[in-house]
Amino acid sequence: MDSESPAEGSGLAHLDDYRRYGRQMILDGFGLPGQLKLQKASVVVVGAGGLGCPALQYLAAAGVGRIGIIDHDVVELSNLQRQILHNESRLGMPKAQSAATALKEINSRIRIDTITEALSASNAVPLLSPYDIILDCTDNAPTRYLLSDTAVHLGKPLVSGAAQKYDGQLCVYHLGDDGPCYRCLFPKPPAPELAGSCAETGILGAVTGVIGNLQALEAIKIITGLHGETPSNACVAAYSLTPPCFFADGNTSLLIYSALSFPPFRSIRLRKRRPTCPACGVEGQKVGKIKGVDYVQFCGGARPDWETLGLVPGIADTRIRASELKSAMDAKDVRIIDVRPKTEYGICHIPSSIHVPINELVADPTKFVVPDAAYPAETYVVCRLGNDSQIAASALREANPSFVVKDLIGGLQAWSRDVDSSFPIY
Ligand SMILES: Nc1ncnc2c1ncn2[C@@H]1O[C@H](COP(=O)(O)OP(=O)(O)OP(=O)(O)O)[C@@H](O)[C@H]1O
Ligand SMILES: [Zn+2]
Repeated sequence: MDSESPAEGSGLAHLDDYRRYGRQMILDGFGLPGQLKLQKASVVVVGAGGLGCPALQYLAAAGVGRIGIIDHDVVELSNLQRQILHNESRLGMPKAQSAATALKEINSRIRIDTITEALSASNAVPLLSPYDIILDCTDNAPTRYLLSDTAVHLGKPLVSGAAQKYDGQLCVYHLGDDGPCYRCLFPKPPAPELAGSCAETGILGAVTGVIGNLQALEAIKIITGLHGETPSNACVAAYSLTPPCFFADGNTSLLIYSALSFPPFRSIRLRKRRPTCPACGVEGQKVGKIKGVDYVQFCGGARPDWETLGLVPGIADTRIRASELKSAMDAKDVRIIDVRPKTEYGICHIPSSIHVPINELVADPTKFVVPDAAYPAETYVVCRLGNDSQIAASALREANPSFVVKDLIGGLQAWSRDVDSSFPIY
């Protein structure tokens, strides 16, 4: 598609764009200025899953000039029921790349940045700072806090969505001078056992579609300045044009969607920014109090899928990720101690590992830290999920502080996910 701009600088970049975006440009309050704002705007979507796919689809179709997609995961068959930008031919492809491919087919004119790494405390600021608006389309509490804190730090609005089972939530955080942040609303994280993933709790695909679309809509409203508009009564009744997150006086609200309830949409009016909030409040002085927070620990730790996301600000040098352990094994001779019970070791194990059940190891760790020419210099402790191995590794260190020992983050489940997909998960 090729066409010249009719009026360079003052109009849309291409003549065809008038036809492409005409249906939205003729709306009252939108017009050419609205489309030009979209053309100049940049939005980053973190998570190209159930929420991210519909959000990305509408942002790209509407003509947002620059879109960033951040996701470290790859497309799986169980994603296709709701993650509508991916398809069967792209199974195994990084989600960010698959989503970018789909978006280019919708709109080849916009710039799309593809980031195939997990957002973590160490990369959040450089990855998010090029964009005007951040969309939280992720599914875990540590990333939600990290995104909120980074949005506050960078002074950007955060359009946050969540969906589980038949229900969803939508809220715009840190907007304007007094919009609250995620921490203002949720100073304490949910208990880890309540923060299940879609794989654990289930999700109806169309529910993520509702919330993801609304996230795109909120971003478009912020960019074009439509969020301050007072809806007419007819619009309020029809819901579709009612700003779900803002009342006419500008106060933020939390939209709750429950597909099986009547009415399915409810809004809860939110207070303004909390002065005592450690992130955005006056006393917190813009994330001052929570600098260097370990997001996984703050959210209760323990979930192996969180630990491997790399959300901790630099992991302790007493721990190792599955991919790093594989590199160490390839490069040199290492000792791997598997501390699971005998039956579990019998189900599957890393071939070169030795088996010492945790009880035996903890009962007398000195037996395993004796300098022995037969042992390689480095020892790694593994278990199923990465909890017992931490206990075992610290017992070994206590027995001999100069002993080099690390535990495998996320355990053998992480090994299966990140290194050897043929290793059974049970
Ligand atoms: N810290 C992070 N950085 C980048 N992407 C993230 C981060 N945390 C979560 N995500 C991504 O957010 C998306 C959430 O989407 P969703 O819950 O629909 O998918 P899922 O994790 O693939 O699903 P399931 O729970 O069924 O396995 C996932 O693609 C996940 O990889
Ligand atoms: Zn706050």
